[in-house]
Amino acid sequence: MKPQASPPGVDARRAALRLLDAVLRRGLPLEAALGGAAGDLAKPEDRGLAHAIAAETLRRLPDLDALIDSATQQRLPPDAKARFALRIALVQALALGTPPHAAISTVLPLVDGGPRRLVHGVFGALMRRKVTLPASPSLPRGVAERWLTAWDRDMVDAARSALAAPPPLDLSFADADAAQAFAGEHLADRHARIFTQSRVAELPGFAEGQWWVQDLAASIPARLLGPGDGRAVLDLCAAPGGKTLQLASAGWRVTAVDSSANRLERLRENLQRTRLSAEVIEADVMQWEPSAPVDAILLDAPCSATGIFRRHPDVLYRVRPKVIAEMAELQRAMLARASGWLKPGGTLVFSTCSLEPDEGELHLDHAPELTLDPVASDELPEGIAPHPSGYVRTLPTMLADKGALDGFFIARFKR
Ligand SMILES: C[S@@+](CC[C@H](N)C(=O)[O-])C[C@H]1O[C@@H](n2cnc3c(N)ncnc32)[C@H](O)[C@@H]1O
Repeated sequence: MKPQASPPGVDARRAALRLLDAVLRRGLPLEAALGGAAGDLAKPEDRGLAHAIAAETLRRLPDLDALIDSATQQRLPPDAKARFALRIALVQALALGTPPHAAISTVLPLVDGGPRRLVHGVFGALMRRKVTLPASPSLPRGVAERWLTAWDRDMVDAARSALAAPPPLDLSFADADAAQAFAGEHLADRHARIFTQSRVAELPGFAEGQWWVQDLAASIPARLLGPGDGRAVLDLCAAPGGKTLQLASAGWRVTAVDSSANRLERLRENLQRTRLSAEVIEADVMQWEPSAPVDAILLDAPCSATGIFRRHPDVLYRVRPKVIAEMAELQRAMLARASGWLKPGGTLVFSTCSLEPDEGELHLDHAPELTLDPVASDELPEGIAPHPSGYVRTLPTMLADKGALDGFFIARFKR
């Protein structure tokens, strides 16, 4: 007998449920789970919908769960299928503009043979109560407490606001004139910020390789090395290559090293599309070493990635203190190893896309061979000031009225 096809729209919701399960129960990054959870969907728009539902659920999870708990007599366990189904139905009705009847009718088949009546009843009760989600999503309690300790209430509020709206798209350009000619807000040299839901590959200039997507904060580390004038730079942990492209277009002879073959494949595609060049080496920087000391190094170390929570809300749930401690240890080891590769007088820029001081500020006490080379205000995009000590810390409070920034720690050192 032929298997029965699901009613329209159900497969995308089923994939969204698998995605959430992969993130929340198995601790996988949302992007990494996409292939396994949504790879069998034939239409790209269904894959896009599954991803959008899962990502928005993660942005709104504490508030969705609070609503669910307010309408159930017995608290549903966090991993109950009914809770997952309700989160998916509610996020569509309350945040994604799906009409309630469509939101619930496409989700009920996910709990066929199970708690269908419960899901239907709770969803109906909440709709009759005309519930809404708060304008600023709540952060998971552990994250809010951690960031309140590390930063302050303003930062936590800004992080919540940053979750409420889709983040802007920042483009970095190889050519300053092409950037100026691009319609958008120009917050730095060779930069344009746009607000769009269009697919990146469909935007003007993409096919021609004029630009690549890179948050404005992520573009700061390479800016701090200035023009290359044909000098050599090691770009360590380089893939998928945002900083490699910046350095190559600023006149550096780049050697890009990364241990991930898949990510290096994307780096090579990016080089090809932008017609920029770099030597590409697949290697573990804890094993590899350059044949001679170098003038400049950019070390964009692997990290918890909590600084990019608005684009990757899964980090709010996957990243625990143990992960932060492990990443900080790896960063410390990488920084110590790479600093030994610098010529005396050479420059090393270290960065992480993390909002955890353990992966940023605390490293300043553990770089004995290096001296901080203070960053001046005029080296940074307008509206971003260096810390008085000379390093750069970006927070979601910065440029909040213009679409805000990802969270980065950036320090420039001299040997
Ligand atoms: C923050 S991402 C780099 C982003 C990149 N610099 C850019 O601008 O597009 C960190 C990178 O570190 C790489 N990585 C992690 N551990 C590594 C190791 N031991 N050796 C080399 N690369 C490593 C990962 O594959 C990942 O691509």
